[in-house]
Amino acid sequence: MSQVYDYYINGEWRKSASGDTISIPSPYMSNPVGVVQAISKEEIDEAVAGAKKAQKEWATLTVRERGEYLYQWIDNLLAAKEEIAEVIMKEVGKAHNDAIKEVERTADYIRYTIEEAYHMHGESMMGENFVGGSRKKVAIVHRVPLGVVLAIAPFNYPVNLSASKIAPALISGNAVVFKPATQGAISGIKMVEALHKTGLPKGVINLVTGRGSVIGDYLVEHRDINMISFTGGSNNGYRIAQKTKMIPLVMELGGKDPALVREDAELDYAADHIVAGAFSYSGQRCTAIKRVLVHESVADELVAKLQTKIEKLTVGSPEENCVIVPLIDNGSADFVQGLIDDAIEKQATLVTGNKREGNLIYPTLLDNVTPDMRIAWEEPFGPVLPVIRVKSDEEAVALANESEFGLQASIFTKDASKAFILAEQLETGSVQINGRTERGPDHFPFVGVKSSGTGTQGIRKSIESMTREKVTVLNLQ
Ligand SMILES: NC(=O)C1=CN([C@@H]2O[C@H](COP(=O)(O)OP(=O)(O)OC[C@H]3O[C@@H](n4cnc5c(N)ncnc54)[C@H](OP(=O)(O)O)[C@@H]3O)[C@@H](O)[C@H]2O)C=CC1
Ligand SMILES: O=C(O)[C@H](O)COP(=O)(O)O
Repeated sequence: MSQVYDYYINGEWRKSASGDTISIPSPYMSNPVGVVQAISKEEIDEAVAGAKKAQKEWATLTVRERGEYLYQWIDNLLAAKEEIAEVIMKEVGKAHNDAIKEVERTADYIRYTIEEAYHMHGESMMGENFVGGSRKKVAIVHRVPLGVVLAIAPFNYPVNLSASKIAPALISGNAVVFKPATQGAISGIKMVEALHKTGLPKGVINLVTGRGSVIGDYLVEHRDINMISFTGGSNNGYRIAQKTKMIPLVMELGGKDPALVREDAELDYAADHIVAGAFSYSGQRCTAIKRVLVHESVADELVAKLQTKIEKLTVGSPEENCVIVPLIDNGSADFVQGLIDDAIEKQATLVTGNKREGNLIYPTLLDNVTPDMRIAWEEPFGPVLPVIRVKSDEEAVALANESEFGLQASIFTKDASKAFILAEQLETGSVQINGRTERGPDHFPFVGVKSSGTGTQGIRKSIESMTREKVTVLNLQ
């Protein structure tokens, strides 16, 4: 019998009155990981109303009082590290060591968030600086919470990406309605259990479980939601943006991050970064390197190096800490296989891979990929890397920018000036010079443009996105 998990509202764990539940399969085990509640619209209303009410009181606490709860949350997370990591591993198929690192990274994230909030200050402005203004007018500007933040998280970092929305929301005086990915919900529940144990006031954090396709629209259109922080696929991001009205949105969506490899690049170094960037957690990272744009004069050499390194990647079970693990579900594996098949049909060169056992796809390298192939443009979220050969920097930049996505890009070169010039031209949130694409360190701004998102995350930026400026003007008599 699978363990049944409750949802969390107003400080209580509850079963849905509807009796509806969802069984959560594992990407690699035959038994389900557990069963979660499929909650109703009435229960969502109750969660949002509870959050709205609790937020008023929560916002009156000092930042240091709120910080004490969050410090306790860190202690509870670390005390339950093994248990939470095991759930992450079983639920989303993440290698055990990476699951442990995810919990530790989350603790570090929350700690930095608390400390950042302690050191954020407002400002005062004198009226005299503007034409005709006077020194007798003084503005005091500080930040206040937005109210109820809706945090919607994806499956691939079910604890870290959830906490990176919840912690900045809470420290700055918001209440939270948290909707985890269904595949990832039990990891989210474990994380909220650690928060519940801090004695956080009732209603400040609420966890609602249910399929996004069923309750998603109702949640995002809810009139008492004041801000949405969403991480997930671009289609869902666009849908949410169309449905919401006049509330701030931060969206971190899909990516097709290119690695530009110039003729002068240190190829061994570049290949190491590209392989780590493209294949960790089987490429199920928004920031994974998802295409290589390499100068044709060094392409043969780079592809040979990539092949050697890719063929050394461990493939198999998350319990054995393999790099290449089964994808989140069969549908995702079918999608990745479809991209590989399309490319091979259109004469891409299969360098290695294209082997499949159920939802386990072996790491696959495709060379001589051309713009008519789907893999040149679509995000696989799986372990397949296309190599596109280019004749010049200009061609690389043009191909990079032709993508609908704009999350990150890497440039590998020994010429720092050239790297800066190219970085300026790339239409992405971030550019990594001589490094793989990645979100961390987590206090750096994390930005997606075009179909990769809107708004900025990163600890200070996340706090800013969940607060607004409040201006009080003192008119001296
Ligand atoms: N840029 C970034 O920082 C990141 C981007 N991503 C992107 O996310 C995708 C993979 O993650 P995945 O979890 O599959 O993404 P999804 O978009 O499928 O799901 C993300 C979240 O949205 C929910 N959801 C689904 N439908 C709706 C809806 N109509 N309204 C509101 N919420 C909804 C999901 O719930 P449910 O699970 O119940 O369907 C889940 O909680 C990739 O495209 C990846 O690039 C992932 C991580 C980071
Ligand atoms: O969800 C993702 O893919 C992350 O936001 C990327 O994080 P990472 O670069 O630390 O893996």
